[in-house]
Amino acid sequence: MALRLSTVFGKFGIPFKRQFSTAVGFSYAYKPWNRNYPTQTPTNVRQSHEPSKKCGKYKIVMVRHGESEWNKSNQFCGWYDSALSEKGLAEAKAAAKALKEAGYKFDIAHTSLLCRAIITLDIILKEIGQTDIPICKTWRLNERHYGNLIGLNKAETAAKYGEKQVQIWRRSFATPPPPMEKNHPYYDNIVNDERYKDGPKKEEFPMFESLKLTIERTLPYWNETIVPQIKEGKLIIISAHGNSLRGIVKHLDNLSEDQIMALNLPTGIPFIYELDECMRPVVSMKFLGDEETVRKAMEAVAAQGKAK
Ligand SMILES: O=C(O)[C@@H](COP(=O)(O)O)OP(=O)(O)O
Repeated sequence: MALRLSTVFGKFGIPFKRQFSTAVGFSYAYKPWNRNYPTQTPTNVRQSHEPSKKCGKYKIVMVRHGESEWNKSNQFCGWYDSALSEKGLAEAKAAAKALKEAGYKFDIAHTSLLCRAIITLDIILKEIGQTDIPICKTWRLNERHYGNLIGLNKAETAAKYGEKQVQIWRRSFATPPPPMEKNHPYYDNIVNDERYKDGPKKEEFPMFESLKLTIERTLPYWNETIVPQIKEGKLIIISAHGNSLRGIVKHLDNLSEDQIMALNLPTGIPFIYELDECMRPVVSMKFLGDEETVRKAMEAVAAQGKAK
């Protein structure tokens, strides 16, 4: 059963107000903010984003990779190249099954330079029998760079620095994690990795990223590469990461900095956007998964930052 963003957020105590309906779905505006985070009422919701009366002209599918080994061990991962866990491999297969059953036939795939996203995509394309489509890989879809937090256990970090601080590091819009220092155990592993020889440029290679900074390097790729392909009528799948996809979702749904904080994307469950000709969502974040599974998976991601 498909699950919409409104339903998902509603389950987390972030109520939506239905604004209009179309033949294919609904568009929602968020009501004042969630109980977990002490923030002000957002003011910019959809003001520049009048709901389209048209049906979705275009579709795009996105998926956060299946569970990685470091998701499993609850470590901040960022640009570290963690492999998929057994569960992650199974999640990728389940994602493929759902896409196959829904009859998706993709023209182009986009993914990051990190194996957990690439392998998830490979499994999906293999299982749905579409390995012959072009696959574009870019660092711009990489996970946010978690700086010096990379490798730390999220629950232990919460016990040491407090859950509030970890929540700020994980979900605030503009506060970055501490920068990765040269003596960080994975500094060389990441900075001197051959896969980055064609970019980012030395001067733009991040040592940390907030969600804001992540969006600043992801959106140019969305606008300059993906949007033109969508407008050519290509059906695209993006396999990427919790935070690079949160950035795209924030952009598409015109979410405020406060609103995006509450979104925790589950691993391995594809979601669909239907867009009008101006790239405005007519249907937002429709998960190909049953509601209970999606809800629990989102809660589990949110809980990763709790001290044990
Ligand atoms: O870097 C990481 O640890 C996770 C996201 O972590 P949170 O922001 O949810 O803590 O990235 P992903 O598994 O999507 O590549």
